[in-house]
Amino acid sequence: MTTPAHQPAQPASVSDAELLAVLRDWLPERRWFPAKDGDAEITSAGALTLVDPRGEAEIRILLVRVVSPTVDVVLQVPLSLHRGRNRASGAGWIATIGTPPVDVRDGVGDPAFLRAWLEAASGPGSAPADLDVDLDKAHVITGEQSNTSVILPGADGDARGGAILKIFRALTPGDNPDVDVPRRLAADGWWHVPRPLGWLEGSWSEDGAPAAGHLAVLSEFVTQAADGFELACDLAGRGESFADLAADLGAVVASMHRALAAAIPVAQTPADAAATELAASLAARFRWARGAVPGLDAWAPAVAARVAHLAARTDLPNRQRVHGDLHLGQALRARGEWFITDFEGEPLSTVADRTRPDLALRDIAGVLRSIDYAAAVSGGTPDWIETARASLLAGYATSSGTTADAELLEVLELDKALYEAVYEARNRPQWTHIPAAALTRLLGPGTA
Ligand SMILES: Nc1ncnc2c1ncn2[C@@H]1O[C@H](COP(=O)(O)OP(=O)(O)O)[C@@H](O)[C@H]1O
Ligand SMILES: O=P(O)(O)O[C@H]1O[C@H](CO)[C@@H](O[C@H]2O[C@H](CO)[C@@H](O)[C@H](O)[C@H]2O)[C@H](O)[C@H]1O
Repeated sequence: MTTPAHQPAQPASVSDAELLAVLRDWLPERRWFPAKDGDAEITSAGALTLVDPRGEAEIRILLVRVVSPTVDVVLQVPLSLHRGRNRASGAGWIATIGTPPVDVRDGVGDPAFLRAWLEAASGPGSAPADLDVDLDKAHVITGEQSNTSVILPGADGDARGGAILKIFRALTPGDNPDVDVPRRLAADGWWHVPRPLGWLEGSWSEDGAPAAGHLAVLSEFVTQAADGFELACDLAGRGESFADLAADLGAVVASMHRALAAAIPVAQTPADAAATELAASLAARFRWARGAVPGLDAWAPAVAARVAHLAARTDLPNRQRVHGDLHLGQALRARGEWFITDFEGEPLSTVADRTRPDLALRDIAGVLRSIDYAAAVSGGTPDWIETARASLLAGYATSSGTTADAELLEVLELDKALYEAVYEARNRPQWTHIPAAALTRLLGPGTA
């Protein structure tokens, strides 16, 4: 990490305590707020000020600690403070407070925030502030995201040459893998990842100890891209095959694993030790999920049997750096090619877990789960699922030269479905039936 390229906290026109007070009602309504399962305690973990070069607004980024029975995170909340506008309406308005009145707005879609961000950010060579983007046409992506992304269209009127700014909501100390990994892959010439064009770092306090990490990353925008999950849902809904796209994705994931192995070499552990660790991590995942979501107890004996069988294996493949949270929503289809985004890993896991060397097959298991989700959401038949799964695996096997180990694949799908049980309970309770069905398929009905 380098020194944060922004001004230190400055006296604001309204205090952080006043801002925090208005956020207490607003935050729980946000898609990315991770503590929807109970009362959360919201306190300040830090703040920073960015400078809008045009001086239209004061930009304040609050770093907010959220503690609930199941969550303890620091969230990033960029705000823009407009004096004297008093427009208590419109997209992004949160509150009007203070005397004279100050409009507190959600910063992310506000050109003043974006100007200030580009000014403060570091880049791989050219300065982010020199990018030819039209900030007045910037728009925030709405959808099923854990973070918040804003598209900055190219200044020529269409999106060519544009960029996308991803504001990390839950902060992690140290280099964020979503900055670090794409930088390394792009530098090594792997062109299936959008190139990072800029990033911003910040510091905050974690239980009184200083912490620092990436706050956001700006990447090349892949124009006219279709989101892989939407594509799969469309095809499943129309009863059309996803097989060719799945096979091609399998081949791209294999090439991603080659590129990751070359860009980020890792030390190997003996296969029996790796099996013990994998078994322990499955057991820990189940304990975690069981503690967070009611109704999983019945599967304890079945999970214990999987854990024991796995721990006894002595033939695990080598581990390497992986994507870590690969699903179809991270795969963009454009110009007849797949592009892979979002190397941040599982947002609910610790950064140590997200960056740990792992089985490459975990990423394939992630896409298999995603195929299952697409079918569940859009009425895909068992045949549709089976064909898509087989094609993904065939594409991966052909390109990697290795056939997926069936037991490992099933264990990794199980692990992911447990993660999803928690993710859905916290974020989309109406979708908890999707991982629950997968758990029943993988473990049987449960015997407690
Ligand atoms: N470089 C890019 N070009 C075009 N669209 C992108 C790019 N990166 C991300 N997206 C779109 O933005 C969405 C959110 O990005 P993602 O990194 O997955 O955020 P999150 O971690 O919040 O889910 C993706 O589903 C994709 O549709
Ligand atoms: O993309 P993120 O890094 O935010 O990942 C989180 O959110 C995903 C949902 O947006 C979630 O993915 C799950 O739902 C998807 C459909 O919306 C499905 O395709 C995935 O297979 C399923 O895991 C992901 O788990 C979570 O970490």
